[in-house]
Amino acid sequence: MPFPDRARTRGARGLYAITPDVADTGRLLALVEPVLPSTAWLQYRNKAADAALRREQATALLARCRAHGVPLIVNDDWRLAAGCGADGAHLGQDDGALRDARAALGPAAILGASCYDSLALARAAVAAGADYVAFGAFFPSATKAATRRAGPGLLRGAADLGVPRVAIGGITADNAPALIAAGADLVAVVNGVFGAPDPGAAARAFQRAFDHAAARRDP
Ligand SMILES: Cc1ncc(COP(=O)(O)OP(=O)(O)O)c(N)n1
Ligand SMILES: Cc1nc(C(=O)O)sc1CCOP(=O)(O)O
Ligand SMILES: [Mg+2]
Repeated sequence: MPFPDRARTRGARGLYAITPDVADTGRLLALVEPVLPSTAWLQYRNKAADAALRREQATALLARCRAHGVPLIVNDDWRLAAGCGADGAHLGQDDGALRDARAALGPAAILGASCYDSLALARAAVAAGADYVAFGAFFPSATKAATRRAGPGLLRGAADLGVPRVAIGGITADNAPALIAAGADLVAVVNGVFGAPDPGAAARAFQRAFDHAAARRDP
């Protein structure tokens, strides 16, 4: 298994926008476009599409992400990530082994792991080659009825893992500052961005939350 080259994730910070389930690819691209200037990463997540539509949408998003220099991470399916040339994959507990994804995608791919409310899962994920660890859900989510609840102490406890810590679940620009203060390097968001009347403005509000936190840290 190639050892992960974590150069691309070192210092990663900001919004990690995740796409909503949208069947029309043109509409999906129109939703995502205004968000791209203000997001650190984009995740393609569609739990309703069939394999052909997911391939079409991942490929179309990748072209827009490349134009903005934003890494595209594919949810659930490292084979799709490999097939369309995306920058990485995000795997939950039922989405296959990180080691298999790393072997297929190579050392430069960005591999993320869902760790829910568990520091032990996070340690195991890093040992298996994850480039970032995600904890959640921090708040009730309109997107997914998450059964496990994470608290800010988990973000503090993961400080020594040496990889970016991602927070997910019901995050808005209003509740993000507390998570950033607790150590979240990225906040992963579906509804707080794409459910907003103006997704571009919502993405900018997240960016401001990170800017304010940095200004408080290094005045
Ligand atoms: C950044 C990030 N964190 C967590 C998840 C959730 O992954 P998973 O538990 O596999 O659930 P689904 O997203 O597949 O419903 C994620 N996608 N992204
Ligand atoms: C996909 C997902 N995973 C979660 C976890 O806790 O692992 S919460 C979640 C939904 C995130 O969407 P929203 O920003 O709309 O709440
Ligand atoms: Mg999954």
